[in-house]
Amino acid sequence: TQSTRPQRLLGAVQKNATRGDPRSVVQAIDQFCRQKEWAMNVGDEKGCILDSVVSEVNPATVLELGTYCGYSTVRIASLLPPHAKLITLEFNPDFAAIARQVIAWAGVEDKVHLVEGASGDWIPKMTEQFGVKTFDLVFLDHWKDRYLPDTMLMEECGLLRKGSILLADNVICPGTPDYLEYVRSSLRYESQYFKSHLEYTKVEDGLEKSVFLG
Ligand SMILES: O=C(NC/C=C/[C@H]1O[C@@H](n2cnc3c(NCCO)ncnc32)[C@H](O)[C@@H]1O)c1cc(-c2ccc(F)cc2)cc(O)c1O
Ligand SMILES: [Mg+2]
Repeated sequence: TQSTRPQRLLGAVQKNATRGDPRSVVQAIDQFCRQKEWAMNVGDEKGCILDSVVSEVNPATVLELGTYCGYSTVRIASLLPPHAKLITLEFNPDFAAIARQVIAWAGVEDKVHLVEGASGDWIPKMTEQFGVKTFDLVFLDHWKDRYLPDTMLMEECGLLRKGSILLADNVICPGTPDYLEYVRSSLRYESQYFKSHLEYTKVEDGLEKSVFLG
């Protein structure tokens, strides 16, 4: 039977990356996506912006919406301080299974809790299930029409505190117009656009960093 693109991406990691070396896993995926098959990872260019935001925030608690194959999960986890926790939500079981193996190959499983399920169902359960009061950093990279509703849900559930950072991928391509309008016009956010390119292409895209003001 035919393999899927995520399965082929995992194969490239297992073939070309060193077990326990997160940077080599990131590099192997970027090489696979540049040379073999494009995939919707945040990629190396936007990934550097992601790295700089993670390093600046130095978060103890991170929420990622949309794990896919675990590329950004590994990037973020490799920069976290020792007892920090990254919870990543993925509702496609096939993608979740691949991501678990990518995360394990990178050796960052101790910092990552991959939850198989939909953000809408799990955001309200974060505190009771994982003992998380608020998130220092949220990385949004799931269905683009869910960025806004899930941000409002996080606000309602009290998961954001004064200074919490939202970092959103793809605000230009494919685009998240309603989310962008919200965080840029709301008095409760201070927003900043980081211009970049769609992963592995020359098409414009970027990340929006929004600080929740409480
Ligand atoms: O569509 C893009 N990303 C979506 C990611 C979805 C992943 O997240 C999972 N997911 C989705 N909603 C939820 C959810 N909750 C919501 C539903 O309940 N709860 C949990 N998990 C969820 C999916 O199962 C996938 O694993 C994209 C496209 C391009 C692109 C650009 C240009 C092109 F030409 C083509 C493509 C570039 C990018 O960087 C992109 O991120
Ligand atoms: Mg993306």
